[in-house]
Amino acid sequence: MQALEHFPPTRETGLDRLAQFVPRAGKDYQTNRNFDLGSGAHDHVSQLSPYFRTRLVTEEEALRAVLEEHSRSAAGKFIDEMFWRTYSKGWLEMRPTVWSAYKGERDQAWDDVQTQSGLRQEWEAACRGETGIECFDHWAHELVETGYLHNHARMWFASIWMFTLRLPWALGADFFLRHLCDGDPASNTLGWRWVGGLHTPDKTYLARASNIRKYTNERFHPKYQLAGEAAPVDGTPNPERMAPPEGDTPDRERRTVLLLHEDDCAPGWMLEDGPAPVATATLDATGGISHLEPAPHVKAFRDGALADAVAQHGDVLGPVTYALDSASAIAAWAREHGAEQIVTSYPPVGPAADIIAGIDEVPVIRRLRPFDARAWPYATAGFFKFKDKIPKLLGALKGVEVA
Ligand SMILES: Cc1cc2nc3c(=O)[nH]c(=O)nc-3n(C[C@H](O)[C@H](O)[C@H](O)COP(=O)(O)OP(=O)(O)OC[C@H]3O[C@@H](n4cnc5c(N)ncnc54)[C@H](O)[C@@H]3O)c2cc1C
Repeated sequence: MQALEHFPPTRETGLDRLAQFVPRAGKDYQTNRNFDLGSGAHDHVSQLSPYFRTRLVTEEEALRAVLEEHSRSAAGKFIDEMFWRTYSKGWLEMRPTVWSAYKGERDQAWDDVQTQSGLRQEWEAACRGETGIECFDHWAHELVETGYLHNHARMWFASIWMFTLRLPWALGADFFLRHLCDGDPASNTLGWRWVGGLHTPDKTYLARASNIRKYTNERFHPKYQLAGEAAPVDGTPNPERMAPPEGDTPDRERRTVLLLHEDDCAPGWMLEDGPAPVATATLDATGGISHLEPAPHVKAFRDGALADAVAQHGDVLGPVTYALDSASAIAAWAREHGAEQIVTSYPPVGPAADIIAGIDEVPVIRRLRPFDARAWPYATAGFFKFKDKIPKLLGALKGVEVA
């Protein structure tokens, strides 16, 4: 599996990659990050997203490492990009119906694919990289083979999918989630909605041949092949925002089991100050990614990340049960161990949270990381409002409050 050769799902690989990237996180990143030089040459960006997605490496660790070597202003661009991830998670957390609406829109579009043969052929051609638009076809192959796409390629791809090929946006988001090693309900849903003019109402992103030519170093130039305009796509408007989650506190006196899931494969913080588990299980939430099978490397990356989390902390986890994939299986396992509470890291909106929400026989304690608890409530509107809070969030991170 080519993707896993490039993204071995271990914390050690993630930390090594971070250490190698840190010297490039300042001016080099700021100047060159928008260039997509092709698979095997994405050296101007970190390619750390699969590790942040599973928290094999945490955002805090990356920000600390970068700030040890660069000033806040020198690394400003990289820090902002890191906080796009945090912003997206907080934004969706306060508007969870955007995820359920996405699933509904995807299912509707899938019904259409099955009943309209023209649409089916166009969707298949796009997924197979057989549209005749060379750059788009290249990115479809790169995604399927490597489990990764550069950010600029994701923007161009999504724009061509929606505005040139005129395919339903939710099927494009689904194609990404099934193949990206970093496939993330928040970043992906917001990314597609942003390009399509749903996140920032009426503001769409139009891929232009000249921009693609410049930022692919002239590898591609789809002149006269792309749509010249981009009217916002149909989709659920942004809903009213709910209160941000607060997280629960475990009762140290209660018999506890620990549930690990794909959104947090660094459980050390819960083990340090929480009750010792009598047993641990891992959750396999990959069945909730799509109505179609996800790519084998996506499942292998998530399984590997969870196995690595177990390997890091194996001496304090008790007996480990792997790959429970439903609320009823988790409840039965917890009862088997006489558990009075299931402690887990707060699962952000997505497939793991969908399964955990169904557990009703044993109390579930969702522990919210202080980093998320501090940052998420600021995702009240657009990123630029959130961005004003970054100095304060960085201050808290370093133990220094900055006004
Ligand atoms: C249509 C679309 C779909 C996307 N789907 C996903 C997804 O499923 N999962 C995902 O992690 N990111 C997604 N992104 C955001 C972004 O493209 C990737 O995070 C980034 O390309 C990952 O590569 P990197 O680690 O080399 O990034 P770097 O440039 O090195 O950035 C460092 C980190 O900052 C975060 N980051 C950077 N840009 C963004 C962004 N625009 N939004 C959110 N976080 C960001 C990521 O965690 C990334 O690892 C999507 C963007 C678009 C436009």
